[in-house]
Amino acid sequence: MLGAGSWGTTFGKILADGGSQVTMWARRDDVATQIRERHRNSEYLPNIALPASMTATSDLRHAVSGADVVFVSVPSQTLRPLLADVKPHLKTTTIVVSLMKGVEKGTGLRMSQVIAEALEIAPERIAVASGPNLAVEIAREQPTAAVVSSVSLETAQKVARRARNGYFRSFVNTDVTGTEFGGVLKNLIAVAIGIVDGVGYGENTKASIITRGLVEMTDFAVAHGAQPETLSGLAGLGDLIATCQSPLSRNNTAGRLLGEGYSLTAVTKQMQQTAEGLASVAPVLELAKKIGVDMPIVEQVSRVVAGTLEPRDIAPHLTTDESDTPQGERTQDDREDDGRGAVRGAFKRALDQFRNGGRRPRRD
Ligand SMILES: NC(=O)C1=CN([C@@H]2O[C@H](COP(=O)(O)OP(=O)(O)OC[C@H]3O[C@@H](n4cnc5c(N)ncnc54)[C@H](O)[C@@H]3O)[C@@H](O)[C@H]2O)C=CC1
Ligand SMILES: O=C(CO)COP(=O)(O)O
Repeated sequence: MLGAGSWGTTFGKILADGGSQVTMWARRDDVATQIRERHRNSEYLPNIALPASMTATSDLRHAVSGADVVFVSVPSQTLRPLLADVKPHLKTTTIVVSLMKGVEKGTGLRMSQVIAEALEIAPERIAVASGPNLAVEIAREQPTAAVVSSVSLETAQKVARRARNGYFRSFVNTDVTGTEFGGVLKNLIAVAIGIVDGVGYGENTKASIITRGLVEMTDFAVAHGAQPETLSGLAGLGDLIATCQSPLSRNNTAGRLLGEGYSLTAVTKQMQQTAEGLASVAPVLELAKKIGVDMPIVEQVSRVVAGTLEPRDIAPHLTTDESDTPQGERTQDDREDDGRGAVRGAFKRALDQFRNGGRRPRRD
């Protein structure tokens, strides 16, 4: 496991509790030593006892060489340089799994794409895992589910078999784009929810933003080739609910601080852990512009982050018609395709099934 922060350590526990031999890689030697010798990571997971079978090192080569599966959980913007150091030590058959929920600034690439590019490995050796997975709750062994996705169903199943135990269930799918974008985009909606919380607006405002946020997420992901069902599954709606309603969410927390009037610089200083949404907002908007998808909520978040929109103006703007003609409550896909989006979706699903040897992938 590369990355011994809050999610990396928790996922390491999931795997170890599922019977795998887990070696954590931590950047800092003191963190590795604490995990190895005291079975604790007190900075990220206070009061959590880690499995005795779990070991740790700060030596990247030792962590990676010989591993059948390498899981990665570091801040998205640090992935590429880390992989450059990993590459020489990887076996030719190793599967690499992204647990991250960001896109790369500058390229707009999803984490699985960065992995494919930086390690020069085939997509069949790459998987991603995503879902409503607030680390601290899972570390306390509260029951949770997730989705493991790979273009190869066999790879997804191999990983999902390892990532399961009495409190964690992994489903599988082959929609990597939808699974990854679900995780990236819900972070941005969670920042919006945090902002309206910070301002002091109530449940109606938040429910409106969550619902319309899901439409934005679905339009964006489907325009990039995702299946709409993925966005209404664990990696989309499921994670959206968890992140938007939990004070444990760092994206939600960052948004709340912005809503309370702190500047981005002050918020970044206060955050002890990674809030991916803050870094993803610009590349997501660039991708949206390129593909012609409207994302009014994400747009507003970006303006609050940039300090060009008062936080209290976010919700009225989002919930009020800008044009004279009231819009129908439907997705952009419907508007553009006049119903043909559904046909395209059915065709894509049939193609997917064909690719899976006639089997319909098990879905969450
Ligand atoms: N914490 C959570 O509940 C969940 C987090 N995630 C995702 O997991 C990813 C990692 O997040 P967390 O573990 O929560 O963050 P974190 O802030 O708790 O930990 C990040 C880890 O990455 C390490 N790191 C920082 N910069 C690095 C660099 N340049 N090179 C190598 N390692 C570096 C840190 O030392 C730390 O161990 C993010 O993409 C996040 O969206 C996904 C699901 C749940
Ligand atoms: O992805 C997460 C829950 O599924 C964690 O959300 P935060 O990164 O906002 O804490």
